Amino acid sequence: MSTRTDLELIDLVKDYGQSLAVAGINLKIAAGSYCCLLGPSGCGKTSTLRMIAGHEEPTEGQIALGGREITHLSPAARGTAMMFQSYALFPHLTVLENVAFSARMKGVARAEREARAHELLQLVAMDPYAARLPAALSGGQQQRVALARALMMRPKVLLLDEPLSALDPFLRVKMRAELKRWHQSLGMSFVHVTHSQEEAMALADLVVVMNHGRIEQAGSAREVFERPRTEFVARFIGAHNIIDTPAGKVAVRCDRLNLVEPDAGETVVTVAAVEYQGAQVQVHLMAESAADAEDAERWTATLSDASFHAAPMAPGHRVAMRWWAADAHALAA
Ligand SMILES: Nc1ncnc2c1ncn2[C@@H]1O[C@H](COP(=O)(O)OP(=O)(O)OP(=O)(O)O)[C@@H](O)[C@H]1O
Repeated sequence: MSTRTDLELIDLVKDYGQSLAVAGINLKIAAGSYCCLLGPSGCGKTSTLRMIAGHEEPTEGQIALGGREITHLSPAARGTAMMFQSYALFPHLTVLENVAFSARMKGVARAEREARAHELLQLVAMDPYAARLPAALSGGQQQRVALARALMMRPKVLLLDEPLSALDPFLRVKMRAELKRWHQSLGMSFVHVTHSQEEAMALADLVVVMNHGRIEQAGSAREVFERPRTEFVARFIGAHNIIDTPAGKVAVRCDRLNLVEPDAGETVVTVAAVEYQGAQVQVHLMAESAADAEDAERWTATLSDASFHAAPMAPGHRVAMRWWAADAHALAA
């Protein structure tokens, strides 16, 4: 049910002239949710985020926050705050001054803005660094300060543009957990742009998969993973096989594909490669009928180590692929 602080995108279009970045999308993000806009480079996710932030004027359509239309309001007047990819901290201001900056611009008295800035720095465990300059902080620390700064004006929605992409893989996983914790403790909506399906799965209540300026599917991580609506979503989310059947294309999860000795009349595939990964084994398969191995259709069966070792397979083995009807999801054309 709609609540007063839902964020709504209505028939939103961004046409830059030479490219139609966002081709008319409709989306409702429930208050307090963690939404990830997910998709490949150029699919329109950053343009969407920038329109929500007020940094880009929509060509058509509307944006509403809490039932109030904000489409043409200035970035500071709409109840959103943006945390940029580069963090964009002012290099000549201390951590405390960076966090207090927007309140200073609004004319909030010094004592009041500094008290709030300290409070936010405590939230992100950066208060001991209040007097430092940004150059004397690590990437992860700068990100925490950028978050505190974005929260200064008490936004209803926090917008995050690829917030983890500048971090090394170890820090990325650590900061991912922090983002989730902050989201839970702040209770506001987060809209987070990413091209990493792993990041979206780990964080989002609502995963929005975009392609060519359109929404291919919006749902919980589990819905999107267990029931991809289109071939694009199944391939982008990964760990799925796309299989042509007489009834049309279906998606079958790699861990739900079973390999058996072929019976007469069954389609036979060939084991192309076997990758041992410890707890599981990836068995890569290709169509036996393929004339050219480069162009062959390929599938993968992810087997537990126990089931693989009970009946080991090697490249060149001929097997049949089977799956339970409930594990095959028809894909929209
Ligand atoms: N200012 C601009 N002027 C013209 N075209 C633009 C502009 N900004 C983006 N585009 C184009 O609009 C399309 C969508 O871009 P957008 O940045 O929204 O995608 P994205 O999904 O965020 O991609 P990335 O992950 O690479 O940032 C692309 O084709 C891009 O080239």
